[in-house]
Amino acid sequence: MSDRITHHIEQHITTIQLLAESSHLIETIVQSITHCLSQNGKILWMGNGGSAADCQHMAAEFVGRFQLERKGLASIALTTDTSILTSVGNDYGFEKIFSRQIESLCNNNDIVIGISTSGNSTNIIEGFKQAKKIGAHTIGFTGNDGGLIATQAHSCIIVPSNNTARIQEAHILIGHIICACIESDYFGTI
Ligand SMILES: O=C(CO)[C@@H](O)[C@H](O)[C@H](O)[C@H](O)COP(=O)(O)O
Ligand SMILES: [Zn+2]
Repeated sequence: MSDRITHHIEQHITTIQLLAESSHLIETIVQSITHCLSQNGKILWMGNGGSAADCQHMAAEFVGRFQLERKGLASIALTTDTSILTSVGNDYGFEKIFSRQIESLCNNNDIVIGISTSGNSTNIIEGFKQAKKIGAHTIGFTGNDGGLIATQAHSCIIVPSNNTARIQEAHILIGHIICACIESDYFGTI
């Protein structure tokens, strides 16, 4: 294998191994999500670019299934409706694309999760401001130094890397771990 490919694989492994330090925080997030769902709350996801894809991926795990045959769990990716994204972006500004949807769809039983590798995407920060105004719980998945999001969200997992791709790969692993733990806690079989 060429050195450059080995380099990427090793970087990935190192980042993933460091995630073990966040296991307690991940456990706490699982508990908040399980509690939210048991109170008829829902999980709303926001992110840009690769993280927008992660939002859809995660909402699909909740509404469809992860590993278990069970009822659907309430979750919405705020990244998917092109009519909403273009009208709100065009009429109010790109920084409002999530906050406007949160204003319309979110209530105080819900959890809003923002995925941002830099931790500094303005539309996610605006989304968190709106979610907090409503009284919803907010969770960040970030990297680098956590950015502004780490100071805004009620809790935040900061992947210990400054490489966007490695951070995104870790975010997806964290999402899958959360799905597995929720299926086990909520339905008690895994
Ligand atoms: O997937 C990638 C790079 O791997 C890009 O599409 C990346 O997600 C975009 O540049 C985003 O706009 C970055 O936003 P953020 O993660 O800093 O919030
Ligand atoms: Zn990417």
